[in-house]
Amino acid sequence: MAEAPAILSLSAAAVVEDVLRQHGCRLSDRDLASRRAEEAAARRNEAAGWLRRTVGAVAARDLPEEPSEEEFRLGLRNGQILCGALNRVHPGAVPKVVVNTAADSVLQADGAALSAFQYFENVRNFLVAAQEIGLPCFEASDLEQGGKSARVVNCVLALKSYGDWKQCGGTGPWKYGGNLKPTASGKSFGRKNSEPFRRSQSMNEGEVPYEEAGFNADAHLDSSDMSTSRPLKMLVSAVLSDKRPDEVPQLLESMLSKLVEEFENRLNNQNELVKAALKNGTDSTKSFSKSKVLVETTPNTIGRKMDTTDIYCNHKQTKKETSREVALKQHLILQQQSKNVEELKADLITTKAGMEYMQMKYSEDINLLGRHLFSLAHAASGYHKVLEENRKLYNQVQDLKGNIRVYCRVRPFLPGQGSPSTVGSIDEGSITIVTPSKSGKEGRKTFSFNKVFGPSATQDEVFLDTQPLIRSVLDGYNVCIFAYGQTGSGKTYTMSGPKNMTEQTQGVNYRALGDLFKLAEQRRGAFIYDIAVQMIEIYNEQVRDLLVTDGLNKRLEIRNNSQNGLNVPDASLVRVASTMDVMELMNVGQKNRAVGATALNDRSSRSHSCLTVHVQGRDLTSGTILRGCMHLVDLAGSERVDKSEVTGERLKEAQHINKSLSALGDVIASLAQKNAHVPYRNSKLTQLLQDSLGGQAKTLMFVHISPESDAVGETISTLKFAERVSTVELGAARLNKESGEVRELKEQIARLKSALAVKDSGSEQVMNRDSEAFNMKMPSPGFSNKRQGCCEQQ
Ligand SMILES: Nc1ncnc2c1ncn2[C@@H]1O[C@H](COP(=O)(O)OP(=O)(O)OP(=O)(O)O)[C@@H](O)[C@H]1O
Repeated sequence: MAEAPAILSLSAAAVVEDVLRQHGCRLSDRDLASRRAEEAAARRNEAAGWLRRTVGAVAARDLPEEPSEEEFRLGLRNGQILCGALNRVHPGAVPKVVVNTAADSVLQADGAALSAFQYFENVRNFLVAAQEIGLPCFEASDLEQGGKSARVVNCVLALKSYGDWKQCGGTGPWKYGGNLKPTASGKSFGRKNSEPFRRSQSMNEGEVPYEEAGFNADAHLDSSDMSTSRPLKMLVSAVLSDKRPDEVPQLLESMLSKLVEEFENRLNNQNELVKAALKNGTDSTKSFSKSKVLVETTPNTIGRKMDTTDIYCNHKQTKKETSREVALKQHLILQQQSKNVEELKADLITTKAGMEYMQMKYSEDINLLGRHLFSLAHAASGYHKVLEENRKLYNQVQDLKGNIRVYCRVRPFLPGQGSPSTVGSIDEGSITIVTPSKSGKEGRKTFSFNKVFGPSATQDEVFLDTQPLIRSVLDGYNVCIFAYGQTGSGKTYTMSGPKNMTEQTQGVNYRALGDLFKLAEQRRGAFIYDIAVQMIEIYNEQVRDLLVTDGLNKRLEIRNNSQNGLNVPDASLVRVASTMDVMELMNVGQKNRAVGATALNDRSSRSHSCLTVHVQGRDLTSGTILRGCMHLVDLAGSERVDKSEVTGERLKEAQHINKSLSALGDVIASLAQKNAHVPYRNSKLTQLLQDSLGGQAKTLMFVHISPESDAVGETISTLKFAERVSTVELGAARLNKESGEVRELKEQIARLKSALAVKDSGSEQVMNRDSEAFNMKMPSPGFSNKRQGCCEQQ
């Protein structure tokens, strides 16, 4: 598009020259005009000669051999010769020719008007047919006076050329001046009347080329100047040089209107060419190529033709190149997109395969995990069965060791106290007391217990036998631990510890609770435990709550078989989560406890205190609820009334104490002897502990004695009480009797342990959750020793 102005500029000069030629405006070379006239006459004669030869005389008239321009025009005016010649060359081209049989009315002034329509009919039909063939046309008015006969000559000569081409066989496209023969559709590529005739390539040998022939001899100048066309200004100057000043405006006006008309025509032609070329696609491209060949092979072709062809060529070429570029780009984009699509497809396939592999692996893993879980569940189920079995066996062993166990502990001499001691000798299960006789001869009395702890026994050693029973509490069994003995014999020391307590001197209470929480924590994966405590005091056969904080120490009722399983339902029940919690509560209880000074011990308790720990455990696997409780009882002093030198209220207290201790002895003795009737209701103490005495409950009694010789009477009486409730003799007899069962149980334990070891290998993780299970696989020395001790006792 940027080139358009240049093209138009070149065309403008050429068009001016054309117009000057067509309108007879002479250039400065006047000789040129006469030469042109000669050349035009020669061409006219040629046309007339060919018409004469082709058509002959028409209406008894014939064209002169060398007609003047006027004669030529008048001879062809009625169109009969033209139509006849055309029909000869191309039969049927003009189907209907109006024949004027009369004398040439053209020459008659009066008849001219009458025949004009007929002339027009013929001429028009000729022009239509000629245009269809592709001949250069002229205007009907060119046959009138003042018309351009040269254009008629051109048309006739073109018809002649066409006729020659047909005579030669009509092979190949007929063309003249770069124009193709019209297509079947009748569309013409020929120029309109403004297009000067160009010599056909099929021009006969010897014929004078059109350009050289004369009429447009100045076209040579045109063609040679096409690329270096003279400036428009020079042309105009040349035209106007010999004109008078008064003629110039009119001449210029005429020239300009002609120029405008010419430009319009050429633009129209060019538009038609472009449109046709676009519509005909391949054909037009071929046509273009041929046209180009023609141009190349006819270097003398008129410049304007080259102009048009080149413009068309450039335009087409540019368009073609642009199209090619666009097509190339589109092709590249398409290729890239195809490549991307292929890559995406490949990625998709890879991803799909990856997903399928992942799915397969996932499925395999799930199956594997499922199988593993199944085996773990199976192992866990077996493990729980084993645990259950173990629990039963464990407590059976505790039973065999005796549900009632009595231990004797000898307090060391206190600071300021001197020997001799009443304790003659101590071995593991017996103590011998030296008793003075009236005759001065020493007597010795031996008492047997489950174990005897001498003055040097540590708190840890004393607790050792108690420890296994803590596990029984968590397994749902009840346990009672008593501290029995005369005032000042060390009951509180054993149960709680000294005033200034250290970790080593902690008593049974703290150690038992410490173990309880530790075991509960170890079983967290299998059980959930709720632990709560009550602290009760029995003073003068009255039950009081030691955990009250409001100072109202009201009397409480003991109700066995209460709904919530508590024998003293109205007493404070405080939930605890650690040993520390319990210690704080015990301090509260200790402060609330009734303490009275006596001659024997300034800390002497005149009441029984009972710390009860309630344990409720839920088996997470089976949902089973296990309930157990542990009573830690610090009994009041057991000394005889007459020795305590008390009277009045103190005497009353002592009597209640003795009565309740006696009732406790009766109950334990009844249980030990497996009597049908157990007198629980004889005291508040035995009523309170009813659920934890007898049956599968375990009872531990620590009997304390003082070593001082002046307390030997109390010591003997205490030991006699203790021996009465001791089941050692009875237990030993029963153990002997049941030795066969014990052996069988031992074998069962061994079998279970080996079975458990096998399951352990498949369920290591589950087993490791519970350190008890670990203990079962690798029995602790304590447990092992106990079992061995038990067997040894057999
Ligand atoms: N095994 C022991 N080792 C060292 N000191 C002890 C031992 N047993 C008791 N004692 C000390 O003996 C004194 C009396 O002990 P404790 O108060 O425990 O007797 P008790 O029987 O509880 O008396 P009460 O019946 O009056 O409460 C305390 O000072 C205590 O520290």
